[in-house]
Amino acid sequence: MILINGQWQGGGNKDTFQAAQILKDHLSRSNPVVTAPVCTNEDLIEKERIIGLDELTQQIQAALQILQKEKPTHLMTVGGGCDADTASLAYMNALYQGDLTVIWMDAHGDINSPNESDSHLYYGMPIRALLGECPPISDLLPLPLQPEQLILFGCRDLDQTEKNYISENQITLIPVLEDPGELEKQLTDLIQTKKNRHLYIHLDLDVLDPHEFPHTPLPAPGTGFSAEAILSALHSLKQHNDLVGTGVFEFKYTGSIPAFLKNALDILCV
Ligand SMILES: NC(=[NH2+])NCCC[C@H](N)C(=O)O
Repeated sequence: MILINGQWQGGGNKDTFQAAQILKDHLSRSNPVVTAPVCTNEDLIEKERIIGLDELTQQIQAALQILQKEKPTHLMTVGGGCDADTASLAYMNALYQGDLTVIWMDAHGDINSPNESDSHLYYGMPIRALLGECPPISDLLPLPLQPEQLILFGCRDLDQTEKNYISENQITLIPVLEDPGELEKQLTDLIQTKKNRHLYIHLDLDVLDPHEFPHTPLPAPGTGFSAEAILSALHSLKQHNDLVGTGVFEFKYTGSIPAFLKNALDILCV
């Protein structure tokens, strides 16, 4: 199943909402798609240290209801901001009863709690919500992830609070690597140590190098992965694992859909 989820409130601007509409048009030419309802009201109010909490809560509940009704065993979520698969990932984790490794490809950590976040924007918190530590959003989710299920991939712009949390909880992190052979080896070894039978890949487009792929609302400083390295990693991950869930987030439309993104969507369509 393909779920289009234009949730944008996490980043506080509608770039990613517009991108979801564009990607929906592109994908729905050759695939059936289901669209999650998204509020368009721009007056976002901060509650419990989360901007737009009311809208986010409504949308996450609505997306969960769709998934619990449709019961997909394989799911691609297309955002939207990088928090647009909160419901999807929680649903998949419950469906596979925690027997799921999650590779979170992102230049940012997305692992702040509401108290730690400087921005109070939910796009910096979705992993923490999935780990069960971002009330009241985590209270909506069926089964929390465990830190051991996670592989953070390509993070290069971490807040100090995120660095602390990652090291205290011994969360696995793969840095930006130049050598494709080394990358593939690290991924294979890490997935093996996790011992889970199913794989979920979350792709935030800002993991790419911003010189090569600037089409994202919050490009991170420093060198990111090349498009070639990401495509080859996605190919190999799909070939060697039971890939049940995927997601693509943080696209900013600047007049066309880049070839990289079309290719990534083809591979990640499970
Ligand atoms: N995937 C993203 N674009 N994440 C942005 C997070 C930025 C920052 N760390 C925050 O907590 O607000």
